[in-house]
Amino acid sequence: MKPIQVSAAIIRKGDFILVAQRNHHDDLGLKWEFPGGKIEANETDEECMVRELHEEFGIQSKVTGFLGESTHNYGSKIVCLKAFFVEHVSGEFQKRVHQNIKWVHVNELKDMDWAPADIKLVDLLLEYLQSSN
Ligand SMILES: Nc1nc2c([nH]c(=O)n2[C@H]2C[C@H](O)[C@@H](COP(=O)(O)OP(=O)(O)OP(=O)(O)O)O2)c(=O)[nH]1
Repeated sequence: MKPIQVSAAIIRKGDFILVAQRNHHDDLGLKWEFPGGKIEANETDEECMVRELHEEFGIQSKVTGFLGESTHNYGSKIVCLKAFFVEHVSGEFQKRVHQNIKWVHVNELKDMDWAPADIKLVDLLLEYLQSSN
């Protein structure tokens, strides 16, 4: 099975990170994720990131760095998630596709009911934040 390539955004405001809950209609419904989505043909990971955040929230953004990746086998699909640090450039966040979106304090990230592929990314993010303090 060929992994599905997905870009996921780490959007930070001080000690808070934007997290999104998948729509109850979708696969992995009600699980929390980092916003983003599947890379389309002829698109770079970064272009995908900016496009998805515009589609999902109506915001303009730019990729400022790469955190790391996590590959997870869900049985019916293998997802390869690449997590990027993203800066919010302009526009109010509108909840267009998610069940819910919220800013979560970094100390509370571990307590969210994450999509399984995200658990490794949360660990990487917490390690990164500890080492950059
Ligand atoms: N955007 C995003 N997707 C994630 C994360 N973790 C995770 O397992 N995924 C999975 C869910 C989906 O299978 C895929 C992203 O696809 P998508 O959000 O663009 O679209 P979708 O729900 O229609 O996906 P699918 O059911 O067709 O696989 O990656 C995450 O943190 N962010």
